[in-house]
Amino acid sequence: MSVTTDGTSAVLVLEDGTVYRGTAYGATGTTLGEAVFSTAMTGYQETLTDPSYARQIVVQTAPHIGNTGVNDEDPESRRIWVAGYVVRDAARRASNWRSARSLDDELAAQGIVSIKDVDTRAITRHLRDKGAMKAGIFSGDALTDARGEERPTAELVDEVINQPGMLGARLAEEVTTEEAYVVEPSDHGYSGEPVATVAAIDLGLKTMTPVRMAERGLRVHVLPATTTFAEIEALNPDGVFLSNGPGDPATASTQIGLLREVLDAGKPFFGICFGNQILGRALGFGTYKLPFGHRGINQPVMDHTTGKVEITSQNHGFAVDAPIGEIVTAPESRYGRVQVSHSSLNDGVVEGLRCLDIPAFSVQYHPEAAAGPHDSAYLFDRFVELMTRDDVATGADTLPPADRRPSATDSAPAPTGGHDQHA
Ligand SMILES: NC(=O)CC[C@H](N)C(=O)O
Repeated sequence: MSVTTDGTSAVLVLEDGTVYRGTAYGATGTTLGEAVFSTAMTGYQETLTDPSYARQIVVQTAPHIGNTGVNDEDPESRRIWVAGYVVRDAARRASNWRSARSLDDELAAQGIVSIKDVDTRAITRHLRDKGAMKAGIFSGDALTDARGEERPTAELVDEVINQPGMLGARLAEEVTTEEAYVVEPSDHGYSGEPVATVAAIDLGLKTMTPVRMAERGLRVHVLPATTTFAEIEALNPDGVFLSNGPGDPATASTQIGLLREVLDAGKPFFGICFGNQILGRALGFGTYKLPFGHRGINQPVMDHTTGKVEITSQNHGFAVDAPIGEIVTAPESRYGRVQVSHSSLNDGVVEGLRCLDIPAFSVQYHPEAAAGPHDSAYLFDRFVELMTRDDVATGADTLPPADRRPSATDSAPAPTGGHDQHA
């Protein structure tokens, strides 16, 4: 390995031994995580502060990062969660009327070890071909041993390999809010009495999600990841929501159990991302790890209930294993019929679920769109509709009538024994 010893060198090391040399950015030292890439062209502040990125080293395919600096309005949570940040060309100057400080300074202040001046296109192609993998960024003192000698690459690779992987990682409890709090409609431009109350379980919630609900008149109780069903019932909410969040959905047994209690009680339910995976597992489907996942704000999705395409904001490395297009009986058959309502137009991965016999639906992507296009905002309206319609308890098709395609349900085959390929 050839590095300069003036303190500006940094290396990105992948578990397969690939090494990319660049310049230290943000904090210096060592960081370990899963290397993933995001194709978002904008919204780096929202990416960095999305708790779903906990323990991940994010490679940004957009070549120029940091040009609008950092402001105090756009963070999607209380801190930066990415384990490390990889950019090609870091802006030398921040230029925006809202900018309060530079991204370099912010990464340093929050202790995020990062690297710049690397070929992010080459790294992305590598991760796309070989899959997301364990990685580390090393800079400053981390590049030399106690005698000031350069550390051999093999030693850095060993350190990378010896970290825990994302498969089996249980992280939601690490990022959730400690205290419950309420997001009020009146604080977000909605005048009048709240139309319904939501219990939103924070598994890594992004700020804009409850805001999008409050804008529609929903009073949102944001609750910690370990909230019990009895604690939810004490609030007497009209609906329950499970947020996005980091880690492997196979580890979310607490929340899967909680959601089953919610569904058994007939409470309307909406889930986003991790919440979609948890609904999938509660219904009895499996989940599996994608080779490199979907991350970015330009991900095309088909809504099979309307035939419309939407461009979505995504950040997921796992997916639900369920058959696309058919209406099947949930493997947990007490929940009745379920359909994959949305799928990815890039690779056919499940992007949404809707139950036909209980009031529950979810999507794998981010309709709060922070950052991202607003095509999917209708999903929050569906949630309002689901909680406020008169026949919610009857177990009728959970889609609002206007969105119903008669043929989708009327010609449905008789429920079969369900899906038999759980992961
Ligand atoms: N944004 C999310 O909720 C991600 C969910 C899950 N951690 C995944 O990677 O698939």
